Amino acid sequence: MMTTVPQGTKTDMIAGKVADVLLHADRLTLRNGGTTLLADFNWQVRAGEFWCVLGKNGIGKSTLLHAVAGLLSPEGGCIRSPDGDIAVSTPQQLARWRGMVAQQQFDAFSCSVIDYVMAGLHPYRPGWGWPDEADRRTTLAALDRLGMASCADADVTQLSGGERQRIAIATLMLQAPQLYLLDEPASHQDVASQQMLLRLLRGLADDKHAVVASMHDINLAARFATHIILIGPQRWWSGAVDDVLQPELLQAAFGCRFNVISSEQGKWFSPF
Ligand SMILES: Nc1ncnc2c1ncn2[C@@H]1O[C@H](COP(=O)(O)OP(=O)(O)OP(=O)(O)O)[C@@H](O)[C@H]1O
Repeated sequence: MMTTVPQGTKTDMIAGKVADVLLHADRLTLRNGGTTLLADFNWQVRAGEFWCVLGKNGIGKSTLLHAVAGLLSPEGGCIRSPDGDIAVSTPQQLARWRGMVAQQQFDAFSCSVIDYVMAGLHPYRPGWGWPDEADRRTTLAALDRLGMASCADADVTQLSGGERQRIAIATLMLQAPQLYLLDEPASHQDVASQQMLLRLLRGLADDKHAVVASMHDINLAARFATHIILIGPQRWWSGAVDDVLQPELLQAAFGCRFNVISSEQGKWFSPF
């Protein structure tokens, strides 16, 4: 394992000395399908950081996101939010701390886009009640940021895969957690929408939130992320983008070689 970012300690987090640490994984061990995917993994995510999780298919990117979201119990170690160990956090504490967009979206029932997205406000409602005009305006503004305002009255079951992915992200924006978790958020997006989406996620991080997104596009990660976790077979690397996105580390993780091309937009990684 190589860790290139100076990491705070458990005591720092508990004592609140590292006030901007939004996520602390302490000796995290994750297993799925009988395989150990990460072992004794230490990691801190601070406000202002945009982490991209890279690695080949089946290496454990989604498993890591699910564990951080509290949807999968670690085999060992623990995950802490600013409220403490997430294993003993209340559902409302979790909902205000983190929100997640999964890799696949399933719609069991038909529903208008605006009603679907408004569900993101649920963690802030005092009780049951109908949404008011202000809720509707907030929801339309979130849809607008994702280029989806014109679909507000459409039925979610009739959206395309990319549109469906964007309204899931609009819902997450209304939830407005401290920590945004996204499993392959750009996977169904066209090239222009990928740029829009990654710019929006980077903006959330710049606005003192933290973002963790699994990705397959190394070049999008290189351009928009601040930090990378690169998971390879039996090892991983984490740290600032330029420290981790090295051809030899990418080769160790993916098993193919990479040329690095410098351009005005930064480095371009070309596999061969
Ligand atoms: N529900 C499950 N039951 C058993 N094994 C699972 C389950 N979900 C995932 N796995 C296994 O855990 C491993 C990690 O899967 P994970 O989905 O985290 O990979 P990933 O890196 O996100 O892959 P991809 O890039 O293909 O989405 C894989 O070997 C997978 O087969």
